[in-house]
Amino acid sequence: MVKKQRPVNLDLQTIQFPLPAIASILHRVSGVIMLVAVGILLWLLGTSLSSPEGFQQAAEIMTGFFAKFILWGILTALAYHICGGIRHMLMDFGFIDETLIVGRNSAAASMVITVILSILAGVLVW
Ligand code: HEM
Repeated sequence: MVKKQRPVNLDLQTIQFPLPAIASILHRVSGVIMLVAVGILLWLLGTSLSSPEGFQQAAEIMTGFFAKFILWGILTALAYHICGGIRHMLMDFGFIDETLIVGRNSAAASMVITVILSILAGVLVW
């Protein structure tokens, strides 16, 4: 028999993602940011190693606010990706349970640790 009062909610603005879902999306986004970051950082390394002038140029680039902001963003993405990655691996190896409550708490923990590391990255960069 077909249940008549099935929950129907197609208003996407009222659908709330659970915290583990947000953590998962952010993990993928941070991975893609890092993929782009590898290119930027290798270019910067190549420039700095090309010649004494190249080193000077790279050092100069890194004095600008925009460049520092990009570097801070890369470090924040790296921090989140590592926290989320370790969380995933702990789950995969069975060290932490894959229940809703543990998933929610570990997602929250990885986000809090990322915020702390992001602040430290800001202190390091500026
Ligand atoms: C430059 C370095 C890295 C890049 C470019 C990178 C990139 C990515 C990307 C794009 C994904 C998403 C794959 C998907 O969702 O289909 C991913 C997933 C993953 N990364 Fe990384 N990653 C890097 C470093 C790391 C490190 C250092 C760790 C260890 C903590 C790590 C752990 C993981 C894990 C466990 C997953 C799978 C998560 C899942 O099952 O959904 N990654 N990575």
